[in-house]
Amino acid sequence: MEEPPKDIAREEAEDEEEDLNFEELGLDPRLIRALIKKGIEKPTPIQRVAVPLILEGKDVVARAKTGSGKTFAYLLPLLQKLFTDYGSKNKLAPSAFILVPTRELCQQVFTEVSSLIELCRVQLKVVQLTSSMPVSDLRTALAGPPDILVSTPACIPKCLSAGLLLSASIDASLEILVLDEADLLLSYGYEDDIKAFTAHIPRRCQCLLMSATSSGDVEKLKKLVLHNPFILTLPEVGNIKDEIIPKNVQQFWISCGGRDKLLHILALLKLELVQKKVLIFTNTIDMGYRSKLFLEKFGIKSAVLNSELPQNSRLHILEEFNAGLFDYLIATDDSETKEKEEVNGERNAETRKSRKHAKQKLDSEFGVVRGIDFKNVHTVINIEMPPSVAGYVHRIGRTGRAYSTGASISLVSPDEMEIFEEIKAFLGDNEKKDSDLITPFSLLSKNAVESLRYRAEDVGKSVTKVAVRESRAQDLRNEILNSEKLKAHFEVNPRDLDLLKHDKVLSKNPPAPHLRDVPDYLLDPKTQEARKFVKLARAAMGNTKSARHGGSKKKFKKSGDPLKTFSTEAPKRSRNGGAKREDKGSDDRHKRKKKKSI
Ligand SMILES: Nc1ncnc2c1ncn2[C@@H]1O[C@H](COP(=O)(O)OP(=O)(O)OP(=O)(O)O)[C@@H](O)[C@H]1O
Repeated sequence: MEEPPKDIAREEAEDEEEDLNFEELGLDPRLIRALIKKGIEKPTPIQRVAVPLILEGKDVVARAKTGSGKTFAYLLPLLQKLFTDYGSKNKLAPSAFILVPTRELCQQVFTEVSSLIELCRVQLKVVQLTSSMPVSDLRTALAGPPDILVSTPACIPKCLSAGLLLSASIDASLEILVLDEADLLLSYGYEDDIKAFTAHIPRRCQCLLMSATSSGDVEKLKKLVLHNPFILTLPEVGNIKDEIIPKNVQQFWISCGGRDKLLHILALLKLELVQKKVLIFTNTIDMGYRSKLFLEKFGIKSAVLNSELPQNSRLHILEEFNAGLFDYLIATDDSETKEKEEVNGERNAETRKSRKHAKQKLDSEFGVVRGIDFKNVHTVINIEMPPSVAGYVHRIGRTGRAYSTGASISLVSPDEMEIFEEIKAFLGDNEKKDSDLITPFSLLSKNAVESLRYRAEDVGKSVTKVAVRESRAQDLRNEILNSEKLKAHFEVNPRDLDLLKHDKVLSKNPPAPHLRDVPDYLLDPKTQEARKFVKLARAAMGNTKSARHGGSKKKFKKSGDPLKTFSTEAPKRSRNGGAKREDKGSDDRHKRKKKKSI
């Protein structure tokens, strides 16, 4: 049996192969043209090494840092193979399965494949499935059958047991299997689903496993699914630790008391000391709403993203943020809790039960951090520190994607010093103790923070637990209504991104005018300098438009707004449990309110 040369990837990527372009990788001209239309001209290191191997038909395990272009590294050769090798076959099941841990990723990969297929003008059909889809929708999606299936793993056993996918058909048709974000698949509780599926994977099927970090789970999956794979590690995770986070991301931290976190976030945003767009992470949903409510009292609008919101709304919030419709997104990252459950041995049978239970409220297939390709995020802010090093790496990886630059700022309270030290120790170079990769954020002075303290504390008092609870419930109600409309709208206009806003003000009282603007006397000379510096940097990067005034707005048709075109006759074939709860009364209520909400 052929022994795979383990380090081939790194050497090739770093040496003479560095200038290889997509043509030299053997990529089909249609794909190259599609990439050029997307503004992508040269391959990233992982693409340089993975594409030729995958085209040759090798099994590959690819580990490369966040934002390094792993998706195209497998999608491009996969599509090319479907164009040529497997396209013409008379199939009874899809030729390619791409399994991802979350719905958000499902949607992201589906969108990316669909857009490549369209740009290449080839006749390939791709569908996305999630486990909450009713059997009738799954049947419709699988009719044909499609060439490519993008799904969470839980969906496959469901399709098998419902007879929608047959073992014999998979055996005859399946040529490529991709496990994307492999390090997360098991911790999301998919081990049994993947095991159930492996029995049906034909021996000849080419298997690809993509991951940003290495872990026991990745090893487990590797053994379960792959045959003598090529291991591509870029860079070698574990040896070059500072390479785990891209060099183009500057990492900062601010020491502050737990009770001063909102004050600090206010200072950073209100004094314009950070580059937009900004992705803000919290550990709990309540903290997400608390932050939103607090900021909106100062005229800073933001949208919230969390596992409680209906799927259609979540996907739409992501699309809008990516399209530049708003500058601040507050995301609750609770994937850590799931990983902790895994560590505590609560997964598998037990956890599956609790997952089902949890689903009534939170979506266990939600994942806001891993793999989601937030576009043009210049700054990531951790209001609260993630509970683990991996969590930190993945959050920070939402900026500095591919060849872009970014910054991260972590607000660290005394309670969080332990995890912060752990993160620093992991990322730092042990031999040079002073060479910390995470440095203090010098643009925000103590004076600048103190100048806002009085206002912040005053406003902070009004953001009570009750106000947070009410806003959370209100937002959920809004989004359940939005979700149904979005679904109906996107069934008819799948490509249309409309002007439905997710960053509208939740608090009952509008922000007081005197809190909207920061008077000059509150700005000390150092802060004024810092503001100028950030503005100059923004201009140098060509990032001068705020989201609200960005050009992307023009693309959206007013006539396509589902809130304007929606009527009670709209189709109600929702797959979404939350959306189904909508009653006519609430719809009418919404109609009365709809003018306000746009
Ligand atoms: N060759 C390239 N040149 C420029 N941009 C690229 C290239 N390849 C991919 N990108 C862009 O880089 C971004 C990140 O890519 P991708 O999402 O595949 O990263 P990833 O490695 O999967 O990250 P993560 O581990 O966080 O999922 C995307 O916006 C993608 O369009």
